[in-house]
Amino acid sequence: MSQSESGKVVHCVKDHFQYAMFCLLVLMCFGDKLEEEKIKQVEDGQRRMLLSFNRFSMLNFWPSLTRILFYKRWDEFLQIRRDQEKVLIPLIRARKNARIENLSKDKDDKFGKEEFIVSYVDTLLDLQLPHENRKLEEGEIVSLCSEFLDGGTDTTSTALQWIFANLVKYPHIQEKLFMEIKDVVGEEQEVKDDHLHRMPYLKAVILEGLRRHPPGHFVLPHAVTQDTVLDGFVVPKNGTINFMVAEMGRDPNVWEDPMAFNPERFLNTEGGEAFDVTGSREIKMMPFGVGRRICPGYGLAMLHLEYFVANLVWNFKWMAADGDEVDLSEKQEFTVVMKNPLKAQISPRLKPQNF
Ligand code: HEM
Repeated sequence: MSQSESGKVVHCVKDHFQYAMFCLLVLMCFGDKLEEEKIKQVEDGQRRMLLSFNRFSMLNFWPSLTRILFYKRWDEFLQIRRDQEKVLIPLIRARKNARIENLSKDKDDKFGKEEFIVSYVDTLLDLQLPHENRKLEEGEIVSLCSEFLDGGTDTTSTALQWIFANLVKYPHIQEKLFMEIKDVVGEEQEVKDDHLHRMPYLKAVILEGLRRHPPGHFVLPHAVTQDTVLDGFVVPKNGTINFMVAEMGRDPNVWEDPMAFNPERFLNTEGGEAFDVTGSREIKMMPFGVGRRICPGYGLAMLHLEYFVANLVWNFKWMAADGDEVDLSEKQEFTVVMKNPLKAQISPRLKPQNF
């Protein structure tokens, strides 16, 4: 938080968005509301691993050789992994015990029994690997939880920040969105899941955010399964390929005035089928990838984006800081983020006594 020239409070929202997404994913992963201290420990382990991601990636290249040539880097990697396990394994075991306890409670005792919400770890504990006829080991569960937390935090919080940057830069879009929410939600303070399905403009704003500012400008590396000719070039079997996600969404042959932020382009005025972000009919953009390796979290990500954008616009008015132009320049971090993070004046829209 800081103050603008006129003394108004200005919020730099980047870290708040990131922390909110992380806490939500930790809750979904382990099923319990953890103490802030514990969440910080989980976050610290994830950050340390992510920050060294590029330095550690090369250890995959030829492990028997890199183990000798880069032994210090291996030691560092193994230490971070051990620290991560030290934090995550007790949470996984606690979940195992909680499930046993819940099962042993009298099934007919409806009043004594607390509602047990299935978490990501629960699904992993139940999983039976069909080809190997075994359950997952603890180390494998740690890796999958780690992937879940990393895959969903920076991607969604970055998308959220880009969308709000545009809502601040273009107040008429924010106002139109607010009016749509008002029509659907009426007097309620919270926009709920079932409201979201009746908000086509909200969906259009989010799709436009993902088209214009995809959090990843490339997908994960893929490999061709056989020698393949692409545009006259031969890619040999197992050769790595990737896709220029950002360029696709900004292609002037596909999109009219592609650099403009114009959610209307996603509004289905002729009553045809809604835009398909998974690319199963045609591929005009692919912020989540497409096909067999499409992001497994895309449905969840769309839900989180719709829920957060709708509630944050319904409850607060977002304005540019005095004399501050929202700058849409980009910078590559784990995702492609705002080079100058969004700063906004945020004021409550609805007075509590209205509810
Ligand atoms: C706006 C948010 C998100 C965006 C833009 C996004 C984008 C992507 C992309 C482009 C890929 C690579 C696809 C490919 O290689 O073809 C990917 C993979 C992945 N995503 Fe997401 N993602 C988002 C949110 C999430 C969430 C919420 C989760 C889970 C909680 C998640 C988990 C994963 C995982 C585990 C992979 C790796 C899948 C694999 O190895 O095949 N993502 N995501």
